[in-house]
Amino acid sequence: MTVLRLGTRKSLMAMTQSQLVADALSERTGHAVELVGVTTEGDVSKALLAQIGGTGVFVNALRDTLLGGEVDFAVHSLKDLPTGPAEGIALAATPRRDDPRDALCGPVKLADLPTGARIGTGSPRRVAQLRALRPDLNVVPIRGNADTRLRKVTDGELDAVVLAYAGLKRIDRLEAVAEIFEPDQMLPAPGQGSLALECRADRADLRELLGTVDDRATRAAVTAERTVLAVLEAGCSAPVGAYAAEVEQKLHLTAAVVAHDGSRQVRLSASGHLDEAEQLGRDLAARLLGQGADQLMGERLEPQ
Ligand SMILES: NCc1[nH]cc(CCC(=O)O)c1CC(=O)O
Repeated sequence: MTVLRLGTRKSLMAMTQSQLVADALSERTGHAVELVGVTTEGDVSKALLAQIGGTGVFVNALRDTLLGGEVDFAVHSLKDLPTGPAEGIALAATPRRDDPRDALCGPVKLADLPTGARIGTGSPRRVAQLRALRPDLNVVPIRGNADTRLRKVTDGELDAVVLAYAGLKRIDRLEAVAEIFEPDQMLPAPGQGSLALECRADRADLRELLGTVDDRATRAAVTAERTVLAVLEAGCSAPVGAYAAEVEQKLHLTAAVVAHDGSRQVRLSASGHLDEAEQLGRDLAARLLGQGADQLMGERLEPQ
């Protein structure tokens, strides 16, 4: 029985989700799994994600260790994976998705925050949707890991922060959640709450082993969501949300592009067969573009 080496970021969130994958794989395949911590550019740089380019900063170092043969597979938050193909690398599995929703963390619900309250988030998607819900709030750009962000609320520097519910659950900080946003209030990021297992494309043996933890409905959902993002040629610095789920054996997809100031949005839904997830995403993206999504994405906020 060979030991599988799992490459992971070293944050508590990453280590926790990687350990969950390791346990599931061991149970299904009988192989022991050893975690190997890797530092990525996203863990080192203090710049805002939107400024350092966003795509790939948490992922590239892990992919390098895969290609260099230092680890057998890597576990990423799927949300952090760029949509483009990576040379020599295969997406071997997307395990069953965790809760995809965003959560408001702080002492009170969104409606109970006073005018001018400071809400921290570095994500243009969350900024735009927060502005649509509460134009009177003061959205403050922040970054850092979830613990650092939550501390800004307990320290009184901010009144609230928005984080992914799934991540808060993994680091055991659900007590900080004041409100969970339904997708019709705040559409999640493509892939939010899901994980991605990557290995070298030429390792058919590993692809088969890792495939034992793949979840078909999750894969279809995240394929549709990420195709929307890819066709819009948007990255994590664009105000784009997309969420798909299986309901009664059909895949239901909703995607939205929101103006940076939250004043307007294009939001559309479609449904189709699970095996046609990519086409579903492609068609919905084309309809979004037909209704002015590219113009909304291109607009920048007036300096305040
Ligand atoms: N960009 C950082 C990141 N990548 C994945 C998650 C949360 C967990 C997930 O979506 O699977 C987070 C933090 C956050 O958005 O709150």
